[in-house]
Amino acid sequence: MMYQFSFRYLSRKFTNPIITNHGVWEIRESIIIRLIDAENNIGWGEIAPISWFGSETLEQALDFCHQLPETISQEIILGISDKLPACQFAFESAFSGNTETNFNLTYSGLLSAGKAGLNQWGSLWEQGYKTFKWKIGVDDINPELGIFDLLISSLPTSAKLRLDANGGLTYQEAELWLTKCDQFLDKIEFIEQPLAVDKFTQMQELSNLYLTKIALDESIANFTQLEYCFQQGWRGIFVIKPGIFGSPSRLREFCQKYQIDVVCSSVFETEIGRQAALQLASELSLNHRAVGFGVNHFFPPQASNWLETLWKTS
Ligand SMILES: O=C(O)CCC(=O)C1=CC=C[C@@H](O)[C@@H]1C(=O)O
Ligand SMILES: [Mg+2]
Repeated sequence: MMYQFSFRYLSRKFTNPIITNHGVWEIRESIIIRLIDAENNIGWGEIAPISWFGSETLEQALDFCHQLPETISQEIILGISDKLPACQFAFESAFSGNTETNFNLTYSGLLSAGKAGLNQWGSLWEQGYKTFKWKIGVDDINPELGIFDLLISSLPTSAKLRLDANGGLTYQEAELWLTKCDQFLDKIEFIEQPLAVDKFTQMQELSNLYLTKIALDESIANFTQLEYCFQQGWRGIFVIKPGIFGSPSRLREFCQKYQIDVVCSSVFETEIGRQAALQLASELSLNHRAVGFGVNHFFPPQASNWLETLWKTS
């Protein structure tokens, strides 16, 4: 099978910067790819790297696209290096042929870090969100614990709250957060990546010392890391970002074989990457956990003909 290949660079400014322990993220850059098969069917894919999570950089993805010929084979697509997981995802999902739009999923709403999150959950609740994620490890722990007390006491009884530290806590801080969360097990779903990627053993230790569940995210950003953590015995929650993870078919096969507890998470992609990721999420979310794809207006509204306009640019 041969495909006509073309691609475009896309840059979008967040409405509000995404602030995490990794820093302040203001611009979402990605690459939209178009594949046209011999019957003139068009497949769209999105390469949306997050290099600080361990995926390729945008520059590496652009270099890869630039060196491809205008006509590429299925073999080229299936042979994309594991060092280019966001490219693997985009090219393989471009022709997954999914047209589904109404996935049987529930969604988690991402709250801004700090006290801003206190004023955001209400409107999301009215939109039907029951699960929220709030970033910690951004400010000092004492102010954040104080805001947490206000947030957890204001959330309705049936609400679920996830805390995401992006690896920014010390072991002692993680113990303080887990001790706090163990007092609210009815509302706290999990703490995501409390420690840095190189602290896997300590996170395993914490998962045995506290009742609050721990989820890995940065630790399992791609297939190689997922296999390692699973082989090392991780049986907690796995936050998977399909957009930077790598081959969707390899991920699907692994999850079906080992029945791991998966939460799928956005990489702040456009509708192209989102569609492909949600298709995969609908097949993977065995525990039916809310997916981290709440449409919380991270970007200004896109024009309905944005893709057509993008392709008119050179
Ligand atoms: O998972 C979600 O609920 C939304 C996506 C999300 O939180 C993230 C996406 C990409 C990078 C990070 O800022 C953050 C995360 O760490 O999970
Ligand atoms: Mg995370």
